[in-house]
Amino acid sequence: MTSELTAGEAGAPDAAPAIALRVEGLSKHFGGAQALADVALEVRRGEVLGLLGQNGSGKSTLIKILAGLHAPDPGAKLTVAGRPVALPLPAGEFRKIGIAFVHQHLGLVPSMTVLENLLVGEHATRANWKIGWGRQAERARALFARFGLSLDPFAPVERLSSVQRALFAIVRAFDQLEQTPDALARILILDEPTPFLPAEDVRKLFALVRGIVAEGASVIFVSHDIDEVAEITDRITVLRDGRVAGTLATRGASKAEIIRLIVGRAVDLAGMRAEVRELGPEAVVLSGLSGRSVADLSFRVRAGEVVGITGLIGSGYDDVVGMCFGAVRAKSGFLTLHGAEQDLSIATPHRSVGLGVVLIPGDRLAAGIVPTLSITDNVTLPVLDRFGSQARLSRGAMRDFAAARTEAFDVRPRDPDTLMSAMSGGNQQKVVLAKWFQMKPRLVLLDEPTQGVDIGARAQVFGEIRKMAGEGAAVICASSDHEQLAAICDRVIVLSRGRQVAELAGDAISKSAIAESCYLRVDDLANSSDTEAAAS
Ligand SMILES: Nc1ncnc2c1ncn2[C@@H]1O[C@H](COP(=O)(O)OP(=O)(O)OP(=O)(O)O)[C@@H](O)[C@H]1O
Repeated sequence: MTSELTAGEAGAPDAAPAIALRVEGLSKHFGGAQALADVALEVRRGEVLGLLGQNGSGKSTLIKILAGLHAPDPGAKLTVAGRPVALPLPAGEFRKIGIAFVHQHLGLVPSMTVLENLLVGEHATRANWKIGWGRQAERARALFARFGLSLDPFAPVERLSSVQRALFAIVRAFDQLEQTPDALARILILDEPTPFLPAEDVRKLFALVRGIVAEGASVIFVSHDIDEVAEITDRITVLRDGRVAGTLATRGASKAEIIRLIVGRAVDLAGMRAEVRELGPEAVVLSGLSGRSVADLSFRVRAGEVVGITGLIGSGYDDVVGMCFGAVRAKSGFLTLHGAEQDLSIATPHRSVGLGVVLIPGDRLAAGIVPTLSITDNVTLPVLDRFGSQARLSRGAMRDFAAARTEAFDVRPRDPDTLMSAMSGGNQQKVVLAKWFQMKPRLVLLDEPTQGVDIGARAQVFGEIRKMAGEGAAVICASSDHEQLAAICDRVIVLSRGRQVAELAGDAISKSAIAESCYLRVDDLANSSDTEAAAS
């Protein structure tokens, strides 16, 4: 490591030093808690560095220090392209240095257009702003075309699918780097912007990232997806409990080795596949669901069964659970749960909850967590009546209950008085799961349930999902994380262009079989049934 550090300083700044960014002695306390302890890492010019670590290991804290959102403890050193940069960074300084971010929540303003969002960074740095909208729209179109994105610059961001938003946010960050030509370096930090993107789009994104680093820029890629990290990064730095657990070259490192570095112990991935169980009677009948990109989808789910819904971006798989819950208006369709029929064109979340349906959305902020309240208040919110009347709630019992739930879901920190806003993203997601899984629902709708949840806790969440099914709930899980679907599902339904193109069950379910089925097209099915018809 020491010799690498010297190599970066050998070149004059103008000769494009080999080390784009280096931090040394970086520590950060929040009150008595140490989020980072003497962290040293470096990002080379023209490389993709993976930044990995369990929930709460300190990744976001490190990134927020680079964004000027947190001041580190005194004594930390930051060097960008060979030049020392004073810490803490003043607000907005990262732009001048040449760092651009895509955070977990993307930082887009949904009510504004794509073009307005693209220009927002430039608005912030220029005093007299006169926008030639026509010219800027042309520039935007050229930018999108370069990255293979078909986006209308004048479309409001709220009309984009969640995946389009993620891709747009990344392209916008690249653009910000290109729009600051006198910056010291060009460093793009991708902080889990695309959890579980379907393979097709991950490939596009990776091609884009590769193109950028080939031009001499650098990328820090934060992710919990080890396969993605193994594919896209050149080196990996792993944080554990706020310290650097190790840095290794990606090529030659095995998945097991990376996991061991992250978790501090081996995790048995092969053992994650769900065991085959006896299922209960038919619990759910979904018939003729249409709306958004979904066209006339029907399927049944038995009590105790976990059914996965997946497909590529735009296939409609991610619209299904929202419509089943009434959170997204369906054009038509009926959902019958244990004999009670709901017209999904007029369903509401309130009515669904009354029928025993819960929806756990991928976006934890939309999942009803209140950041300003504690773990206890968040976990007990849906079941407050168990702890007395509104006038006299038993705080002690609520706290004990929350403590047991946080233990079961390995939430860190364990203290149930911790405010949600002081927790890492992955730990917030564990609280969301702990909160909704206790409702004893009859139908559980999951939308990317382990988004942002680290590899160590995933197995626990999978276990909880199976346990709920074991208690008789029907579960529908929309996800593009094929490894997750293979681990928890009894059956996986694959959509293409809003229609079912494949159904895998039992032993036929595997990560690669699901991925392959996602490439089936409705037209392929039509052709094969034509062939079958001709043959018979
Ligand atoms: N504003 C804050 N106040 C108090 N503690 C905080 C604050 N922000 C982070 N922490 C604590 O610092 C530690 C590191 O959190 P951080 O968000 O950096 O983790 P992370 O590696 O990004 O996790 P995740 O993968 O879940 O996003 C955690 O223990 C967290 O509770």
